[in-house]
Amino acid sequence: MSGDELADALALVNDHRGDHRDDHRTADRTAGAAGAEPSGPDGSRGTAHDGRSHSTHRARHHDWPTARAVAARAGAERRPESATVPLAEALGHRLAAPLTALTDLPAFDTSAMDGWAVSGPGPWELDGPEDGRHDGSPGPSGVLAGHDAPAPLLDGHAVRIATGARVPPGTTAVLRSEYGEVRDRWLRAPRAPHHGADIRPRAQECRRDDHLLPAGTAVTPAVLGLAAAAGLDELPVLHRPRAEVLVLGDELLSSGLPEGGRVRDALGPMVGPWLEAVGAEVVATRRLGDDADALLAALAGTTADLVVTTGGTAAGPVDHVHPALHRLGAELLVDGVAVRPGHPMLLARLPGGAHLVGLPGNPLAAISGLLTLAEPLLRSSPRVPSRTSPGAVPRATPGTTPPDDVSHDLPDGVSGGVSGGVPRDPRHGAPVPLPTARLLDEVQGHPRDTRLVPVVHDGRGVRPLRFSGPAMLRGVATAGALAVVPPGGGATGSAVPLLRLPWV
Ligand SMILES: Nc1nc2c(c(=O)[nH]1)N[C@H]1C(S)=C(S)[C@@H](COP(=O)(O)OP(=O)(O)OC[C@H]3O[C@@H](n4cnc5c(N)ncnc54)[C@H](O)[C@@H]3O)O[C@H]1N2
Ligand code: MOO
Repeated sequence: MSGDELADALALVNDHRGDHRDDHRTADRTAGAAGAEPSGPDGSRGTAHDGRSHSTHRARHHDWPTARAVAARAGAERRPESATVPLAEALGHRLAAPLTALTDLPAFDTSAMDGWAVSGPGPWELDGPEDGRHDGSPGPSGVLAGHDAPAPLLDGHAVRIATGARVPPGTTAVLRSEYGEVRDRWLRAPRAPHHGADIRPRAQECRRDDHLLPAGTAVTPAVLGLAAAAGLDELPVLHRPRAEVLVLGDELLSSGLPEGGRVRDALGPMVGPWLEAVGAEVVATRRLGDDADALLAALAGTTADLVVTTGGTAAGPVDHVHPALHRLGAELLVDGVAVRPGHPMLLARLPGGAHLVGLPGNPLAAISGLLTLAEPLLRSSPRVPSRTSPGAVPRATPGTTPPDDVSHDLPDGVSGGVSGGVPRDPRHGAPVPLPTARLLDEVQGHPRDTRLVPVVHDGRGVRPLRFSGPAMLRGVATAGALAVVPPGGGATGSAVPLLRLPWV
């Protein structure tokens, strides 16, 4: 073990000594088994995980795959609203209807090159000025892009034309400027262009009313461009789930250096952008301190589809999330997950229908909660509206596949699976297989819980990173993925599933 690794290991051991107030803690914890406090023998606690009696809660402690599936199913229940918005506001949303061309593309026969529109075999007598420039004269002149209804071209004639200009009626081909020569108002070419050369015929790309993209397609900059080219000024889109982030903890500072026992808020700057990266529209990130009433009021009054809290999920005196959910009569769908770090994470349905993901306060534990609960919830949101609302439109054509369901290139040493490894089937919420990779170093496991371990791609596999304790972000900040290490651990060379980070 290198000096750095030893330091790392000590940090992890100390971390767990400092953080965990768990009576069952075992003495044999090592760096590899970091975060390894046992839960019940079957990974289930049966009651609210903190031992408080919340008899009206349906406490649900799940293993890691089940927790993801529950989150995905919850997301699939969402009934997204659609609205018709100007193109400039559509970026990042999903199409609520197929993108339908309002025009032929091109809308008219178009020159693909700068040169001359010619009619018949050459040589051709030139109409308009010899250099093709507009001289303001009333007679025939060159044809520029943007000109309407150019004069017809007679057989044996030619006229200067610019790329993108409408070809005059009677044109049989466009001769590129580098292929012809004009002398004494006659255009000659060593080789006559074939019929139709360098003319983009009307409707070459699409006809009016053609479906160019299916409903559910993510609106990217290229989609905006296509929509504009096809004549649209607005697009029907599904609203992304609206998310609100509530950062809990009186000990947090929003600027400057840690002092007086207080620490910098590492989650406020991180959670909102992370949610955006997996499909949410973050409407606010608010700091609430450790104020139980403020939390209750925020949850009761939220207009978001998803509330994400950070901290306050455990059993400490100021851990207010469970009591607030209890007082509101929220339904706990996931109440603790057999995963390290992050086991106190939770998922609830608020009485108004919004979901709440409670992320543990330790920063890497919060990332574990984002990947385990928030991402499956958001990614499984339906791609098409289930009911028609004003401005909304028909369902996706059956059998069409949103483009981002396509596997993309995987790094060396990573095989199989689907991009991001998140649930893709909104009807069933079933998680799709994750890509896998071989561990280049052994990872010690928890006896019963799954471990999520930041890794970096390294040649033929993935290498676990140092500085990956529950309170640390130094490792994950350089990671390409989190390896899913099953209970019992992963030997060198064994294949483990990967949770890819949304921006990798
Ligand atoms: N009796 C038990 N105590 C704890 C358990 C347990 O099972 N039984 N689990 C431990 C584990 S594991 C975690 S993770 C934490 C989760 O605690 P909370 O979600 O209640 O989070 P806090 O207590 O508010 O904070 C924990 C830790 O994280 C720091 N923190 C919180 N928010 C932020 C932030 N925005 N930026 C940076 N750091 C943050 C906070 O200062 C604490 O150090 O509970 C253990 N306890
Ligand atoms: O081990 Mo806790 O779950 O730090 O995250």
